[in-house]
Amino acid sequence: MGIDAGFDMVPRLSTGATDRHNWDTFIRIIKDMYKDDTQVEIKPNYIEFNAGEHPMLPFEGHKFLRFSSKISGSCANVEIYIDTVRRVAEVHFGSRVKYWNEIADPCGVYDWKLVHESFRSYEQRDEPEPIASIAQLITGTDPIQNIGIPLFEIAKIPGKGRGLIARLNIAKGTRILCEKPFFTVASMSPNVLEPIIAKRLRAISKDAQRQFLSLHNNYPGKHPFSGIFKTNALPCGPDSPVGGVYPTICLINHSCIPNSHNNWNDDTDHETIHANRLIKAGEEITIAYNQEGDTATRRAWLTNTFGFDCNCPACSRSASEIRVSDARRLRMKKLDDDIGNGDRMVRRPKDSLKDCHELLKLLKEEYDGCAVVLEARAYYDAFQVVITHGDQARATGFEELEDEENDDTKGTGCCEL
Ligand SMILES: C[S@@+](CC[C@H](N)C(=O)[O-])C[C@H]1O[C@@H](n2cnc3c(N)ncnc32)[C@H](O)[C@@H]1O
Repeated sequence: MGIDAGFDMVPRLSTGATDRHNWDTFIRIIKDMYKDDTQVEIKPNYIEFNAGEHPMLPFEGHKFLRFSSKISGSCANVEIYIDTVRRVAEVHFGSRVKYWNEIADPCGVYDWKLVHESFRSYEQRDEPEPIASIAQLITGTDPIQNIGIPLFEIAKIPGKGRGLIARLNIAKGTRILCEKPFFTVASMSPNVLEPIIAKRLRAISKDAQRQFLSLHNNYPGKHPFSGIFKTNALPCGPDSPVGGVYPTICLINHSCIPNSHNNWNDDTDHETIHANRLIKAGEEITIAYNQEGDTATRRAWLTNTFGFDCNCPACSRSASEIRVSDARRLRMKKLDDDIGNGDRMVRRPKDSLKDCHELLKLLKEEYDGCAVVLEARAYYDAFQVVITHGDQARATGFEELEDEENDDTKGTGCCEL
């Protein structure tokens, strides 16, 4: 037991230039103040105070949430550090520094789980992110999202009909769209589906009916509604037999190396689209209707399932580039199968981990750094391998990497743009 005390940074600092500059200055002053104090240790990515519960200050300010420790009993020697660091922090960050003491307040502003997550993130430096705008560089967030300017326009795309074009640079992880389907229905033969869709259409507004009927149809004929459904429906979750049709999301064309990711949110019954990487203004926004297999397999699947011949950048590569890509995808499939072998994971965990490592490297090469969902899966596999062998520390690291990738593709659950 004992009394906790310390301070929280509220709101937390951004990755923008101003906050970074203030934090760097603050850290420089702290280092200078304690340069002769043997209890204050400079680690590669943070400063550790070897007193009380060893509070820390990371070199990356946006990771910092709390500086605190128990201050009673054997921990009493830490109180002077907390007090001094807090005063210096107040000079730089003013009222963002919220002092708390367990005697007066129950505890700080942040939940301990979040605080412990932030501590773990100190260990490794973040990869620098490509910046979408000057404003993002300064403020650390992409302000375009907050002012409601449409991120895309609908335009004609050569060889593909209509599509979505980015009007501005869109930062990785940005939620581009969040849409409710006109309706959802299980896929079935056209003659059974046709009257079911007709009934669903009668239940929606005239405007929505018009939008549905304006969608592309690769299967014109006696079952027009089913044709539109088959051309446009996206499954409501991976492997779901139920599909949804959307006013705008259904205008997004396919790419075998997509720059965005679509995700069905079961809690809100919405489909979301997030940027996988920085999308430059003028670039087409794409998702993958399916990403699996070598070039021929993917193209055959797209023709059979959606009725079109894919002309995305991956399928339009030269024959020699396609050979390299196909060999890589084949190797990735083999690695994925081997990693999924539970017996091997138990008996030869080092081999399984080596496979995860190679898979992550190949994913980065093949998808040009935008395979976030597949990378999240590989991190999850690595997590499984190490947790099976009781390596909690490494498991936590892989879990965090998986969470980061998932946050970039699924967002945090809210359906507002
Ligand atoms: C869901 S719709 C996308 C919006 C469509 N372009 C439109 O004009 O309404 C799917 C259709 O778009 C076209 N399309 C999508 N991705 C394509 C690609 N990579 N290559 C060629 N055509 C594509 C095909 O005609 C496909 O059947």
